[in-house]
This record gives sequence, C-alpha cells and structure tokens, in this order.
Amino acid sequence: MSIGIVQFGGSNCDLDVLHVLKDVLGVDAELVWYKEEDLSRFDGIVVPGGFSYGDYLRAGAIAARTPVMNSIKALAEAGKPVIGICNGFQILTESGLLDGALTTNNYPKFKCESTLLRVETTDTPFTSKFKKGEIVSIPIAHMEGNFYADEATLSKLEDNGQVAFRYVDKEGKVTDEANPNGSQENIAGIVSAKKNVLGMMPHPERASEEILGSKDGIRIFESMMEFISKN
Ligand SMILES: NC(=O)CC[C@H](N)C(=O)O
Repeated sequence: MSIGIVQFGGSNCDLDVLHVLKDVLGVDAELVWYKEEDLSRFDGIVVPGGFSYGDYLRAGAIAARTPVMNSIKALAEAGKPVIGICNGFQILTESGLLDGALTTNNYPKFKCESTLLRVETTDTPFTSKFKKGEIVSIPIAHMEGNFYADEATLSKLEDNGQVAFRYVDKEGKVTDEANPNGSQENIAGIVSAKKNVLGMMPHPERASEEILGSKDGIRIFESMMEFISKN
C-alpha cells in the first residue's frame, strides 16, 4: 500500500501528514510535487493543508489548476480514496471534485482552536472506524473555512448522506456557538457522491497522537487504510 501526499508551493501540513502515516501508522507514504502527472503507483492521496500559492485569488484556486490535479481526478474516478484537509478541502472544491465552496469565516480572522465534531455517517472509506453520532475532538486552523453551497446542493448532500462531520457542542447539538466559522448547517466535512473523496476543514493529523491532546483524527487515516486493504 502506498499513499501520495501532494505538495504545492505554500503547503505546510505535508510533513505532519507524512509523519502520521509513516511514523505513527507505519504506512508507505511519499511526498508528491504538484507537477507530477502520473499518480497510478498510489492507492490513495492526501491533499494536505497550508497556504498554497499564498491563498491568492481564493484559497485553493491556483492549486486546483496545477498538473497534479488531473491525475488526482483520474485516481478519484477509479474509486481510490482522496482526502483533502483544510487547504486540501479548499483545493478539492475549487477543482470540482467536491461540491460547495469555502468562504471567509463569518468572523473574518484566522482561527486556530479545538473543535468538536459529530460523525454523521460511517458509510465512507474515511469514517468506518467511528460510531455514527460519535463526538470527536479535532482542531481547526483557517480563515476561509465557512462552507457554502446553494439550497439544491445542500439538500443533495444531506439526502445522499454526504455530510461526514458537523461542528457540535459537548452534548452533540448543532448550535451557532459550536460553529467556528459560519458554515451552513455546521458542515465541517463532506464526501463526494461516490464517497471516495473527503474534504474536511479540521486537521486529523493534528489529533493523531496522545501528546497532541486527541487521537480522534487517526481513525480517519486508519479507516482509509482499511478501505484500501479491503479493495
Ligand atoms: N491550515 C490550513 O490549511 C490553512 C487553510 C487556509 N489557507 C485558510 O486559512 O483558510
């Protein structure tokens, strides 16, 4: 099994993901430069967080137009798992691999804090190791994480079980106070229609070891690896 971690100019969570996959999980993982056009050697891809191309135009807009994205689209079409974290989520929406858009936080500042998420579905390659409705702690760090989609897209996401994570309070309730950025319906992460592409604003790689205060994020990577080994 081999996982590619894509690097753009301005990526800054690539090495953290590499550490989690290689050192914590013992998975064969490799950094991939944005000019790479052939990703067929990989079983899955992580598009990590950061400030690709300085977030110019819109966060993720420039990275979405780089050569590596064509290969990521091909890999996703072949049913392999692709996860975009934070800036990675922004890149996946900008490239059309995921619905909606990530807009500026309702309080327009960079926010770095722990958030509680409710796992909305276990029926994805990234959430099979959770319980439905489970509340997990995974931190956010962004300025453009305010998820927006039009009404028709929102209903489609809800009806097809494509909402993976929602920001909630300690009781697991969807409230405005628990919503760190103004995302519609408190959406923190969604999957594609085929469910093999996940985008999420919180950073699971920053919640993958006890020393970081939460290990809840590691189960996202573990679920992905289990999916790969079974398929
Ligand atoms: N941690 C990140 O990936 C940063 C996300 C993004 N560039 C923002 O601030 O919105």
